[in-house]
Amino acid sequence: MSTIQNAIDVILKQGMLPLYFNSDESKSIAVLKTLYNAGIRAVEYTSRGPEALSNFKKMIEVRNAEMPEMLLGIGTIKNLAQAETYYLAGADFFISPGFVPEVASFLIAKGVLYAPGCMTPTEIIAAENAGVKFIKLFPGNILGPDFMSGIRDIFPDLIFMPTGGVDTTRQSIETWFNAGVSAVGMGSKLISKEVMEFDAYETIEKETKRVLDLIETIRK
Ligand SMILES: O=C[C@H](O)COP(=O)(O)O
Repeated sequence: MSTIQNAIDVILKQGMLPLYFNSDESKSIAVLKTLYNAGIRAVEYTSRGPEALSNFKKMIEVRNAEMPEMLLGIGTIKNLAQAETYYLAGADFFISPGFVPEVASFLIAKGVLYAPGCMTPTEIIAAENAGVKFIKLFPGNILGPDFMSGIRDIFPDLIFMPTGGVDTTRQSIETWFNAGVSAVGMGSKLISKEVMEFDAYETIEKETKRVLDLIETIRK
């Protein structure tokens, strides 16, 4: 399990957070290994199906055995029971589509990173007052970079990461970073259902490397 600061450092160093779910355990593990080979050291697996918990536990085992420095977080956490379950399963960080105060209290007390999804200044203020440091702007494509630049000065102490509909193009990523985000969350545009369906892992690896290089160039 990672400390809050370590999880923030690893996510910000890579400048992006890949996220995915697959009901199939072996595909879930194959994507994890592919991302690791591409240079990724923090991944969000999303809790979006009945198989999520058993897949996640197996992924933690594989991570411990083969890629110990990889942080494995859990996303789509919507209630305290889920947070407690994945805390026991060893998740390194937690992400929600919305702000869930009891999840924030539980995880902050445990010293684990919680990044709630927020869509309005009111939600961001509530999260900040609860002790949250890292905000997932969600859905990123609905809010857009202009929302980020509009609120950036109001929240100097918070870290922002848009997620949801975030494109992998240079123009999109550059616009987000220029607006003040510290990382971008990337799901289906990076790891599509089709690519997983056909086990096209080399496509994920190539795309992930391209995006990591792009972010490095943009931030120079
Ligand atoms: O919470 C995460 C988002 O649902 C991921 O969205 P995306 O697949 O459009 O990147």
